[in-house]
Amino acid sequence: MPDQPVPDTMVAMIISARNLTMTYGSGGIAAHALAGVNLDIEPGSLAIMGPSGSGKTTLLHCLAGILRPTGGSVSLRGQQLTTLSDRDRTALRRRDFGFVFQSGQLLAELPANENVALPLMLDGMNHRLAIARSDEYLRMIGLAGLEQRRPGELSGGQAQRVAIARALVAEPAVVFADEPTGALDQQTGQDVMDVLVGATGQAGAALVVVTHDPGVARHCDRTITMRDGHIVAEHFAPGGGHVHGPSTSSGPSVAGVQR
Ligand SMILES: Nc1ncnc2c1ncn2[C@@H]1O[C@H](COP(=O)(O)OP(=O)(O)OP(=O)(O)O)[C@@H](O)[C@H]1O
Repeated sequence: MPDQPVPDTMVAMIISARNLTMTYGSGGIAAHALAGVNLDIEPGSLAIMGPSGSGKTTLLHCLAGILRPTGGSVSLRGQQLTTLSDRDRTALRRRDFGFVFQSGQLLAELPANENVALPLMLDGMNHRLAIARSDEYLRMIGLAGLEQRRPGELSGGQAQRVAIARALVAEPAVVFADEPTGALDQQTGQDVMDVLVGATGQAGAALVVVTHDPGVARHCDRTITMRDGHIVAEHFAPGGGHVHGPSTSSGPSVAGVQR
């Protein structure tokens, strides 16, 4: 049940958060954004819902090592994130996590494939290989022919697909998405969620999505609801939702394209 301690022995657990607290400010202006959260992230997709100010983004940022919580612990496959130095946490984030935000995350002056290639090049891959791999991911995600377009020359939905390809290209363990469809119309948002859930599943990555939209949460295997810094409800999609096993190939094959 919500906020109850969960044994550390669960199979296939990727991230484990225990008694997570996050307080912004102090004294009379302290905001207790997280008030003791226990959560395990397993393969598959998780939606985090709840009213504005309930702590969704703070939870996502603590799970992803962007914020250091004021109390409790977060571990990735048994490795504590909360005690790592900022530098090591940044390295781990780059290696193990992908991110998709609402909008504005692509570099406007770079073509789509260079945007996708950035995480690979930051990791030391040479430009030619990184671009070849990025082109492959863009094709996989339905953007063949648009590799050279700059973000300003793409629709909102196409730009989000580029962001999804960039989040996945370095084969992360977890993709974190904060309101990934928030800037899109409903149909485009549904299409983007199909791609996001399908591509992360085929890549064998877990997906964590913060959303206000029940239509977005419906794409996920599991939904938790937050209120006042606590998890107050948990819901599993009927029939186990869209859980995908790890890919047996060396990469995902969305839209019929095999790596
Ligand atoms: N940098 C900050 N400094 C001070 N308080 C903050 C900060 N960030 C968030 N808060 C407070 O922490 C609480 C949780 O915020 P958070 O952004 O996690 O909520 P949320 O559920 O994601 O909200 P929304 O749906 O509006 O994005 C809120 O009371 C918010 O005002």
